Amino acid sequence: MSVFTRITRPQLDQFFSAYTLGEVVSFEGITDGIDNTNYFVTTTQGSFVLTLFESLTADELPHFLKLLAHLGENNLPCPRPQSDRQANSLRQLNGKPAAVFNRLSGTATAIPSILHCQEIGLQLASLHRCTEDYVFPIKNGNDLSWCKTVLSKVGAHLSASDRELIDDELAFQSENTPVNLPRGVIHADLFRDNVLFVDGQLSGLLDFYSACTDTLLLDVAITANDWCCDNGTVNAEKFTALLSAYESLRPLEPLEKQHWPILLRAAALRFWLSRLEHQCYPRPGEITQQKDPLVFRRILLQHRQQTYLSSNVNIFNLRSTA
Ligand SMILES: Nc1ncnc2c1ncn2[C@@H]1O[C@H](COP(=O)(O)OP(=O)(O)O)[C@@H](O)[C@H]1O
Ligand SMILES: N[C@@H](CCOP(=O)(O)O)C(=O)O
Repeated sequence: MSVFTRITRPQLDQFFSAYTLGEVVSFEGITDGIDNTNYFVTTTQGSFVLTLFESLTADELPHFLKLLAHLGENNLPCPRPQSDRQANSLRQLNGKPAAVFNRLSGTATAIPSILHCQEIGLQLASLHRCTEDYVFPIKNGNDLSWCKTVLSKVGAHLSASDRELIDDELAFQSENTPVNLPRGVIHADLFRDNVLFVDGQLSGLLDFYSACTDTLLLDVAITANDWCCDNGTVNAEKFTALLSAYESLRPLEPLEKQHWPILLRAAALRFWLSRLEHQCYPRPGEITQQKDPLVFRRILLQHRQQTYLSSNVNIFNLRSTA
């Protein structure tokens, strides 16, 4: 986050007394993240993360907590929801739904190497594979119709040429909506700041609160756009590394390979728009983070023009084509 909701030590002591996780020793607000309020909490028994959910409702949250528990059972390094004495993993604190998770070790990497890209490609494929038969009844809230709504909100703040560019991309995406591509549980926001590493080894996948059921390839595109672009410039070698690693566990179908350039554009558009929305309508918070929308404008333009195809390696360097 950002700390949107402040908590006091007496509130925390009382909250933790409902668990068997020891007594609170110290706590501090976490500055990273964008949606929820998070605190690191150290107790006499270990290190935890307390999350106060700022927008997901108490109806929606059990689906996410159940998904995290499922991923943990399948050995994915995700935060595990902790249960209170009554076996509840979701409680209330300061009027907000709240949950406690084990604290994962590691730090996020700001500038991923080829090896980091391979690691994340493998983990994303593992995530998609271990949820193959998992029913997750959450729709993608950031779909094409959401993109149109955001454009109507931010349009007045944009230059005429940017509005035209987004309109044109929206028209292209509407005409090329993927059908019959494999679907399943997608993380939908597997950016560098949601992944932890210890000595080059991936140690944590965080922030599953955008997860939904959608096209698996969209998840690959969202992930690759963040990990494989250096400050908005496509790094073709990194794209190839991530995709090859992903395909070593879940080979893409011919139809997915055809749609790859389209979904890279869809993913870039989605995050350009959400960053514009956060820029135009910042949320109140004690510590807030602004992410640069122009990075995704640059990525989208490169995918539209495929400028990187002139390099020796191209990001469509797939093993076979349809
Ligand atoms: N279980 C965890 N273990 C370690 N760090 C965590 C954990 N959960 C959250 N964090 C830290 O908190 C930050 C924000 O968490 P995140 O879930 O991304 O928040 P938001 O939903 O607000 O975007 C992360 O970048 C990470 O530094
Ligand atoms: N990873 C995103 C931030 C999360 O996006 P949201 O719109 O789902 O809150 C970014 O870097 O823009």
